[in-house]
Amino acid sequence: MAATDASPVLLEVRNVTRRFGELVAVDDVSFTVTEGQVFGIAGPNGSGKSTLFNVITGIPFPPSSGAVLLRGEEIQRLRPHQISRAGILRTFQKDAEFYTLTAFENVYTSAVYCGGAVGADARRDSMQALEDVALADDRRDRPVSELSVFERKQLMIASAIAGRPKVLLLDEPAAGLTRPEVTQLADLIRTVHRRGITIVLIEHVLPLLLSVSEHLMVLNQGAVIASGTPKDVVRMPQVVEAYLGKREVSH
Ligand SMILES: Nc1ncnc2c1ncn2[C@@H]1O[C@H](COP(=O)(O)OP(=O)(O)OP(=O)(O)O)[C@@H](O)[C@H]1O
Repeated sequence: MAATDASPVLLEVRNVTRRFGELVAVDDVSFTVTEGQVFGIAGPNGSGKSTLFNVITGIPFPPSSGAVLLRGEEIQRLRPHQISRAGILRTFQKDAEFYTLTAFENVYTSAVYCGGAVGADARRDSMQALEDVALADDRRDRPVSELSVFERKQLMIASAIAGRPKVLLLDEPAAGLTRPEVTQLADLIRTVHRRGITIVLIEHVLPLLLSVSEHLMVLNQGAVIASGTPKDVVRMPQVVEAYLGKREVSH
């Protein structure tokens, strides 16, 4: 399900600012994500990308000012669990799984606590999510501590899907992966997208970001410096200078 110009707005970030003392980590950022879109976010280290996810999800803090709307309803005053139940789920740069639980138990926990499913429904959602990410059958009952780096990425995404998101925020999912694994991850993201889940993707691995995103926004020092189709955005002089270190991108 690809987004079209006529697709309704699912997520809106309106004039959002987040301060830490004197530092303005997110500076008056506004954008909209339409239903079915894969919306990419790029920017140099420290440009405010993860902080933006933090304030959208309320984990661990809300914006200092501005509004976040899901299907037109303001959510920035809701508690984090209410935001996830409303349909916004995220992944983290660092592993956030329960290490001593098995892969299945992790996904099941998400199906129950984020997706609101119970009993057989939670089990079915968990099995389906593990199928979607193609985690091998014989790995599903292994503790997370025994899984490879890529299997943990599969698990991270399976846990997110089992939480029944309307929009999934992926924070640098390619970190730590080899090139072939990045290609596998791109396929995985496309699979999630085909299931009707809108995706917002923060990523430093540009080939991945450019290959899956329909729209690309670039942050620098907390502010939006460019937004448009990935093809146009990577050629904008301010992006080349701020994000790519003054060199042309070839892709
Ligand atoms: N909890 C916090 N307290 C104080 N400063 C913070 C906090 N979280 C983030 N910052 C600061 O806000 C700025 C933006 O950080 P953020 O992690 O959002 O950047 P980023 O674009 O995600 O970086 P990276 O690509 O390295 O992950 C940085 O200067 C960071 O040090």
